[in-house]
Amino acid sequence: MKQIDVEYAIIGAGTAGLGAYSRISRQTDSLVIIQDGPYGTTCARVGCMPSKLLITAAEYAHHIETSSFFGINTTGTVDGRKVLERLRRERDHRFVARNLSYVEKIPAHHKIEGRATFIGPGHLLVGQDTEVRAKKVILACGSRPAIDDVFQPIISRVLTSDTIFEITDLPRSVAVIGLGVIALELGQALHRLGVKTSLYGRSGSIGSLTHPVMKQETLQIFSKELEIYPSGTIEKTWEDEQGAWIQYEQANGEKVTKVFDQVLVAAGRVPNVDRLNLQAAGVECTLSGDMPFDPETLTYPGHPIFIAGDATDILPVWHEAFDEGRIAADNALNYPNTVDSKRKTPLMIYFTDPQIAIVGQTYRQLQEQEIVIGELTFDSPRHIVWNKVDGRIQVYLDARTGKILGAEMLGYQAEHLAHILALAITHHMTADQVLEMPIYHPSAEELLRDVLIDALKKR
Ligand SMILES: Cc1cc2nc3c(=O)[nH]c(=O)nc-3n(C[C@H](O)[C@H](O)[C@H](O)COP(=O)(O)OP(=O)(O)OC[C@H]3O[C@@H](n4cnc5c(N)ncnc54)[C@H](O)[C@@H]3O)c2cc1C
Ligand SMILES: NC(=O)c1ccc[n+]([C@@H]2O[C@H](COP(=O)([O-])OP(=O)(O)OC[C@H]3O[C@@H](n4cnc5c(N)ncnc54)[C@H](O)[C@@H]3O)[C@@H](O)[C@H]2O)c1
Repeated sequence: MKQIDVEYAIIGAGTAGLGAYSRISRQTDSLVIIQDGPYGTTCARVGCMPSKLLITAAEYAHHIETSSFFGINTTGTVDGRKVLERLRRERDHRFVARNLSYVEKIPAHHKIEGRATFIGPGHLLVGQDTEVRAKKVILACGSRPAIDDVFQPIISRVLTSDTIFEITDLPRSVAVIGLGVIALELGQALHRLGVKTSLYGRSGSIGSLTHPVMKQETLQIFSKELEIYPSGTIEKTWEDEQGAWIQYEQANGEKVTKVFDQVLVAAGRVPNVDRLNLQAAGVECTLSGDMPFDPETLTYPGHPIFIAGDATDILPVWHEAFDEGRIAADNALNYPNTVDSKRKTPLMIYFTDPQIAIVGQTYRQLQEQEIVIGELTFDSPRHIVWNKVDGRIQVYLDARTGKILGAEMLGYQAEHLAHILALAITHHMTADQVLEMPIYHPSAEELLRDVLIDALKKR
């Protein structure tokens, strides 16, 4: 058994773990970063980047499909193999390669490969043949797709975000399980690339907007394009020579039974913390089985153990993983003098068409407070020019001060308005202050101006 003694051990070389590594390695040589599975990060290999590469190919296909509206008659066919080849080429040569070149620069004595589990406080077993003793441990072990047992009979036809980007050709048909961000982004992209796609939800809720009108409009708009069963239960699955069968009972009791080439399970992710045997480190479970950490310091109270990235399940998106890696590292470096982290304004964007975006506090978080809601449909002159008028924007102001607290939106390229609002919220700006900036005509930002004016009128 190889024995390694260090001050710091980081479990996971994803975005959060590498962020923590870059911080700690500037202070000390006494650290290791332990990685199970391929380097390259979830984001670059199987997450943000390949999904956006697929979505962009789908956008091109969709432009061809809808170009006759503009008087342009064109036809085209989708070459699934080429779509996927280009996706992997761009992903591997640009995004993964960039990450691997960073990992290559990490000195060999800092890198350990294998799955880490706790065998005692500050004591890790990595694979079968390495033991690491570390005074402080950062859990940056990410998450994995959740796959319900109901899919076991068709498991050979099940895809997740971990495997879908490796297929060599597009399937003829796919069932997408879930109505969250992965299901909507990938489900819509596959549909636009010509795959016969059906989406199955559970609770009737789609996406993560929280205002009832926004939720209803999301379902309405996506249902115009996609076959969506929003609420029900997958009762059983089986496989025969025709493919993977799904029997689904809708909330109204009606059953839908269909057969698909493949089934993409996008029904949430499970933090990998459950595989670390944290009990051996002395961390106690609550009655409900949780092992709570302090979300402000990302520390397990009473233990020199820190957590960052998707492992926390707080807001599992890339920029949060990046920030949390640094926060956990700073607190590990200063332990036991941990500091509350300054967190950024929450921001979440779905790269669908129309996009879904949430910035700052949601309606659900604010509904008990005195707020005014500026609200408009997503049809500024610029959106009319684009022929992209579906959707709605709501901006929430503090009724007393006029400060912008949050916004929910559903609309074409909403990402840009969401970023402007994130800046305004970060700097505690009022609607009046934002309206001091120039807004060009005809730009999508006119919608932001008009929705803020609407909110001010209602104040
Ligand atoms: C399909 C998809 C699309 C996404 N799109 C976006 C997007 O557009 N924008 C956005 O902001 N976010 C997006 N995300 C989320 C984003 O990818 C994640 O938030 C981010 O990558 C998390 O980084 P991380 O470091 O926490 O985890 P990871 O990058 O997953 O790193 C964790 C690493 O730890 C390793 N590990 C786990 N357990 C152990 C162990 N016991 N021992 C050693 N190593 C271990 C894992 O193998 C993994 O390599 C997407 C995610 C998915 C799945
Ligand atoms: N654009 C982005 O930033 C982006 C893109 C992709 C993924 N991500 C990250 O990845 C995480 C995971 O994404 P996700 O889409 O898997 O999770 P999610 O939590 O967004 O959605 C999961 C969905 O699956 C549904 N569901 C759960 N069990 C089900 C079942 N048995 N049958 C039918 N539906 C079921 C849920 O109701 C929910 O709609 C997200 O939280 C997000 O942070 C981010």
